[in-house]
Amino acid sequence: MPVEEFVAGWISGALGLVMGYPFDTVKVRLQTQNAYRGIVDCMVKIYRHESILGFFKGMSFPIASIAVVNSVLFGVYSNTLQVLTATSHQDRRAQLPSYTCIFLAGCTGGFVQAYALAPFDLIKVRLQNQTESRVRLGSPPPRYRGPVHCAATILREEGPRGLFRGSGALMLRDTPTLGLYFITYEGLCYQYTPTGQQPSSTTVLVAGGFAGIASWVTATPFDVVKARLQMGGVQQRAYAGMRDCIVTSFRREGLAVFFRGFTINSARAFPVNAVTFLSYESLLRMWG
Ligand SMILES: C[N+](C)(C)CCCC[C@H](N)C(=O)O
Repeated sequence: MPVEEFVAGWISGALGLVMGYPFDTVKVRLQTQNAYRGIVDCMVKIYRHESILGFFKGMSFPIASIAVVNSVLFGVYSNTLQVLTATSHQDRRAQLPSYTCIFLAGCTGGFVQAYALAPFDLIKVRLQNQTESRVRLGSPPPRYRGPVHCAATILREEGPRGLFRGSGALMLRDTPTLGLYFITYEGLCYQYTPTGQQPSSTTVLVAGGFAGIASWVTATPFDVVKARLQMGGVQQRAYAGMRDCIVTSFRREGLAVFFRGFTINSARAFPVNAVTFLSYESLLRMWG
């Protein structure tokens, strides 16, 4: 089993994560709170009340957990493809496997990573949603003091299953959209690379960026549902389940609610995934 794929997945994921984190915080706030008029308003308010640090709330944990999550995604994807097509990463450059195989391998990677990601993502969303200022003295202390305290509190108040709140929606968000992610990436690389050659850095950057956009654009409706279910444990109005969340959100806020965070998700997706794929490919090439 090629271990390099897991390691390259980890490092490239971490680089992409830092790059896109401020966008991510703004997105989570827009999806789950009604206090902001739009992207710019949200950014200005975060900056004024919480300083630049406000954009990086809850980041230490995702950085540590991306080790597991992105390496699971890339590792499972690549190894599944190897099982399906009996080709290695290098062979696949010469002869593109069928889109069905790429899609299936991407979906498998997405499915497995969704469950690895679920508890980390929940904690991230809870911390990002704390609007208390860290710099102003005398402001009320936030409910969660940090990721470990947050995990312990959730365990105590909501039980072990509480840590997997929203994981069904997360799985529905990630399984098909990561299939699409790898199809877009491999397809674009293949299209713009002369046969037998390795794709250039520019091709990898652009293909990775568009893969990110394609997958986030399609993932946004379930991303909203997932974030709302995850916040259910702290807000008084918890949803009875996924259906209830979809129906209630739709009745109260209309169809547009499922596209909250759409613009910011797409804007974040390009740089994050361009950097992720470029570092992934460079590492694999370096290790030959
Ligand atoms: C499937 N979905 C679009 C939800 C996630 C795609 C993950 C790719 C990358 N880690 C990123 O954060 O952009």
